Amino acid sequence: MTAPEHGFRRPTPVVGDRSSARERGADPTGWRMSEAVVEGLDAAIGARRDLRRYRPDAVPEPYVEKVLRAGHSAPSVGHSQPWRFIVVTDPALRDRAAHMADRARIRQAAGLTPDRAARLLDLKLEGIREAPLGIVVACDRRAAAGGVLGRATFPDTDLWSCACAIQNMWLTARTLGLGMGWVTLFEPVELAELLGLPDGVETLGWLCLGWPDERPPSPGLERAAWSRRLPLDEVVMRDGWHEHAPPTSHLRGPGAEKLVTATDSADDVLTPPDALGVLDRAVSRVAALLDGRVAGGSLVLAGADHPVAALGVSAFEPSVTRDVLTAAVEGTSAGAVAARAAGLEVVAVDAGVSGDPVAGAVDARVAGPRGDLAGAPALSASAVRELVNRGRTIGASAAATGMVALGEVGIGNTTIAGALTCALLTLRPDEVAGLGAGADDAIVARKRQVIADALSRAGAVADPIELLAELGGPEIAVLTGVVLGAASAGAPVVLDGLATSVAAALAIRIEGGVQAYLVAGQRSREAAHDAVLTELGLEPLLQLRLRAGEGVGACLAASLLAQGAAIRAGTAKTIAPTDGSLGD
Ligand SMILES: Cc1cc2ncn([C@H]3O[C@H](COP(=O)(O)O)[C@@H](O)[C@H]3O)c2cc1C
Ligand SMILES: O=C(O)c1cccnc1
Repeated sequence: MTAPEHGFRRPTPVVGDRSSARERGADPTGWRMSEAVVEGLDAAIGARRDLRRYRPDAVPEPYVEKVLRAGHSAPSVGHSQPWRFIVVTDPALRDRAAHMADRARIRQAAGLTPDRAARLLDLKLEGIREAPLGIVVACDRRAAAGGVLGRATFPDTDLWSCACAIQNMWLTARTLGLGMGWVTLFEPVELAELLGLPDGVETLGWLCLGWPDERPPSPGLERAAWSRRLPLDEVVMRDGWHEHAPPTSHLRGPGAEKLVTATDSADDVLTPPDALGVLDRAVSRVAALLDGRVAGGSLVLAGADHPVAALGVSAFEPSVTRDVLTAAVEGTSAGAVAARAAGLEVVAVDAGVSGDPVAGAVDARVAGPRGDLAGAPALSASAVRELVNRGRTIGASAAATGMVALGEVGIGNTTIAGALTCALLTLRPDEVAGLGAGADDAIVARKRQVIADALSRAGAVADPIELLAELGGPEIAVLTGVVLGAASAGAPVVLDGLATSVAAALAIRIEGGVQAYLVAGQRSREAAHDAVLTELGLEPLLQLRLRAGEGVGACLAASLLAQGAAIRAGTAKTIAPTDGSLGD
């Protein structure tokens, strides 16, 4: 039985939550704060930085109190408020703490590889002496865990509560224009002793607080190429832990129907089955993607210079790079001539040639630091992402013309492609250091050494973008994007020599489905090329011991593909016997 409505007013409590179910149901989003608050919080979170450099000026007490109050407003397990904040201003104490941090830093460096150690020691890690104030956050753990709501099951929740307090203080400091830095470069026992903490009280480290003497737009460790912010989707998993799930590829090869139509087209002509051998398979692949129209397309020729060339790894002057790309624009580079002969358009791309942009080339240049691999990363990760994105756009528009043949030019780039090959396939430098455009023994030995140095500096890197940043070259990054963009737009990609094949291998690491779009134009004379083609699972159409680069081999192969398709299309058709003479 439902009670009759009498029109009574809902008793509204004078304490606590005054909202009614009716109000909440009518506007479930009604608890939202103003736009300014939402944006302000977002801005503070995004702009919070771990500060290492401070002005010596004092911080007024009301500011300090505001920061401490923010810490004290943090959530805590069972509302236990286990944090204690020890404000240190005494210069002598700060000196002793700084000495401890210096020792911890040296000890930590001793456990690293020499290069990583040098990079650690290069970093300024704390500002204990300079910042006028230290706040040591301690957690009073003496209450029995069982007595605190929520701690019996997760005994460390008291420490986590203190970490929440630290984050609150950090954000508040940032909004006030104060800098904060969380220093944990201490032996915890030493820090506890310094401040006379009783047994059962643990510290979470030392927070420097003061007016900043730096205003970093991004994390210092990211700028120092020590680490980077992971993409969100690498840290978010849905419906379970999926660490080993292969990266999902959104690309699919051509559908089964198209594949079968393409192979069928070779079946009813007056030739023995698979008459054209390796070429037949490649023609079928390309025909399936292009609905049988195998002719025409574009050569995308990407060029860049490389600081590694200064280490004596090439037999040629870096100025060749600009000359070849300029000739390509004019239609007179070997690759451009080969493209014309194959009926391909030429898209010359300046991915990073030294000096002014190459006139007439697509400008894909990205500013930023460049290194010689052995001593410093080739590029920053953000530059690589941008180059890959530009390549995607170029690849997608080239796809509209038909086949996409790849070419590269960049004095020194066989060393780069070799280093990437080593990292991708776990090979030794002596297995990949080849003759390039015409090296002698001494040059090959230097290539080997540079690759070895580069690999030990970079350490183990699996992420393809990181790999390109450590060891890559801008033209290889652009070509990686071209492969992704062309394949996403449904076009076959015809590879040339080592560098273009390495770009394809990197593209596969990003999108596994790309493989179905690749054709290996040739196997070049470069030592590592064979291993890369094996990794790609591709048989080359040509083996001419080419050392041209520039897309010459890809264009020759594109001609061959067009001829293969023409042979298929023009050869007399046969009809299946209808008299049953086929079988017994
Ligand atoms: C005149 C000339 C034109 C080229 N076109 C392409 N490459 C080829 O050689 C270079 C890589 O070899 P390494 O690592 O030994 O420097 C790249 O530019 C590649 O495309 C050329 C090389 C030369 C000399
Ligand atoms: O394998 C290649 O692509 C190659 C070889 C020599 C010189 N340039 C490129």
